[in-house]
Amino acid sequence: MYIVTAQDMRELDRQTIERLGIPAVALMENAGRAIAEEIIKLCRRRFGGADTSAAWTLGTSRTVQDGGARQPGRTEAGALDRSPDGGAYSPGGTRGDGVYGPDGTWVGRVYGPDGAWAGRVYGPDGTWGDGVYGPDGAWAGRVYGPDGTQGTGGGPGIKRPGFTVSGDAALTLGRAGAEHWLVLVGKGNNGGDGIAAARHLREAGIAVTLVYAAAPESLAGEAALQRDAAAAMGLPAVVYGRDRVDFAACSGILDALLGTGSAGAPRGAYAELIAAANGSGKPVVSADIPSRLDADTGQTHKPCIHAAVTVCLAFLKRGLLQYPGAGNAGQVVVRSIGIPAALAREGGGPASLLTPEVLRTRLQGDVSRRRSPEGHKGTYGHVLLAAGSLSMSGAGLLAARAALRAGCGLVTWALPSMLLPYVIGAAPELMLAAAGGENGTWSAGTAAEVLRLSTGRDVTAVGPGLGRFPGDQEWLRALWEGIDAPMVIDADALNMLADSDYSSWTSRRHPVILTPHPGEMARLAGISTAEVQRDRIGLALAYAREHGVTLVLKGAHTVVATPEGEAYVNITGHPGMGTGGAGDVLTGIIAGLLAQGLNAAQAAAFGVYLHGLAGERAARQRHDPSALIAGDIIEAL
Ligand SMILES: NC(=O)C1=CN([C@@H]2O[C@H](COP(=O)(O)OP(=O)(O)OC[C@H]3O[C@@H](n4cnc5c(N)ncnc54)[C@H](O)[C@@H]3O)[C@@H](O)[C@H]2O)[C@@H](O)CC1
Ligand SMILES: Nc1ncnc2c1ncn2[C@@H]1O[C@H](COP(=O)(O)OP(=O)(O)O)[C@@H](O)[C@H]1O
Ligand SMILES: [K+]
Repeated sequence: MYIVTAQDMRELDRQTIERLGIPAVALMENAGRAIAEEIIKLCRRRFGGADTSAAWTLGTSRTVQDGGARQPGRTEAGALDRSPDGGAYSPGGTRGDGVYGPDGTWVGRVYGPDGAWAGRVYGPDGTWGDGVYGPDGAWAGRVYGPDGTQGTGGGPGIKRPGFTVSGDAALTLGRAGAEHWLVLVGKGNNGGDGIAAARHLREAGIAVTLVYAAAPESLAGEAALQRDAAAAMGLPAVVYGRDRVDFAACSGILDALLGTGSAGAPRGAYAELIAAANGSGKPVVSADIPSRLDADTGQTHKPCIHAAVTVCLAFLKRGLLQYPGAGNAGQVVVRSIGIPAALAREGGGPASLLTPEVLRTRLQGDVSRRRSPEGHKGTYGHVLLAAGSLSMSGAGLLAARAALRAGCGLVTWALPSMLLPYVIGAAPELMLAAAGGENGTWSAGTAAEVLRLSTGRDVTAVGPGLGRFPGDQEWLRALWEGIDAPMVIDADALNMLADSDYSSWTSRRHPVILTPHPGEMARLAGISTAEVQRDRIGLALAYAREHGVTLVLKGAHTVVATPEGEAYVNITGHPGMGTGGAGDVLTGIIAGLLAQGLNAAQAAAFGVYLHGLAGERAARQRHDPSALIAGDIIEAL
């Protein structure tokens, strides 16, 4: 899934209209329809799936919200988690609101082991069976009767008729009469999207009122066309400031005030409408982005809409992934509006959301972690790790163990000789090498020994728990210039880099991966941590390109940027991973993957993805993310 800036979006929009000849209003129509469909889905969820025209597909979306590893509102393809409330479960455990027959039409409601109605459920052959089938006819899970036992259905012989007629289920809502949505309309194209959505909602039987932020006459182009169509349909409309707007009487609000064309703090009526919507207590669905979120950086102007759902149009906007904006967006749904992804690829390829598919296709990495039947420890690479000191030996141990768990064949951990007796046996799988002072600290003179140890090793990782020491910049320079293999640089080794003019060092033949957290990134870039967080994707891209490194900017939604100007944003993981040593584990994972032959971008991206996934799994095992410690992540790899 591509991630774009507002400027990218304008260019893609232009190309679709000019090169493909698709009229702008067609894109707006598609946008309006997609937004209306998502509002209808939201209404169904509010009914608890009891809407009779529900048209949900089993197991198509995942909301990570159970097992402690809570990620507010994140959904993605692929069913993994079991929903905590009753209902019909797919094999992956997500809950569907309905049951589908083999031809894809909705058949009935199914309830979980907590009792209640277990519905009519048909097998692919049309007989009433004991399972639940998805629209593609594949079995999707077992069905339980009111007593909690597995149902066997009505047995064979009850055939459903072979002839069915179905309608536009995605734009139908059985209990539409209970809904009244206010559509807040700005005067740009975002407002036009909102009006188009309002027409579809009205068609679904949902009452809508358009609330114009500016005089309707000020709308232009496609938005004006939408205004006229809505008026011709007799959609009720009020103008904010002139007419009364009753937020208390509505059941939901569509925010179509400001999109990617807006700038600065919301002005006048816009600010008042945003504040009123936020204060209404009603669910807000945002068209494209929450109004006055910066689409590129994720910065929020005051006030900024707090959405329950954001229906992002065409491609994911950068700002929806970066905090604080990501916290305003609620559940983000990206809907296609007819702009071909090929156009985005042509433009050099913007950033991507890090998914298994992107890892496989865009990064062309083997994410199977498969072992060759004839493989041996030599097949999977050897990591040299220079890490740990008297007060931070654990950092080295965590990184070393994580590299092994990531699947590399061998790990040699170089550390100050004084510590050797204490770490012997801590992880019997490791090889240990003395490369430091008797007092448990590193010294400039150890560079020669690390260089010697690196010979024949597939990757060298430096930094976790290293500490600072006199001459450390020259120490790192010697490794940078002398190690003939990829390097991962983390923690204090990043601070050494930050204090050096490393662009003047001899350039390396092999790649370097830097893994800073925002504080370390601030030192590297010579700016404040707040500035780093202001536009993480933009900064990571610029830094990686300028310095010719692969950069892993850690923190919520870690960004991986390559020297070639690609960026990947990860959404696995959770705030429970903000715990000492979690970053050391990541360094070990990335080094372990590099050793197995992944290139720098693949190892960094797959490492970050796996690290987050393991963090989620570990939190589930602990039943509480806040109880997570770094070692748990290693065990969950
Ligand atoms: N491919 C695309 O780019 C498509 C974009 N569409 C929609 O169009 C939106 C972008 O439309 P526009 O470029 O017209 O821009 P917007 O609709 O985001 O806003 C521009 C309007 O808001 C006003 N404005 C800007 N900043 C303001 C502020 N701080 N306070 C108050 N008013 C402000 C401007 O004067 C202008 O009239 C997207 O977010 C999306 O919703 C869709 O129509 C479909 C196609
Ligand atoms: N809110 C969060 N969501 C997802 N991942 C997080 C979050 N907070 C921290 N992490 C991850 O945990 C790790 C912490 O690394 P770091 O700050 O270097 O810790 P340490 O130096 O103690 O090892 C990083 O990989 C980071 O991305
Ligand atoms: K909006």
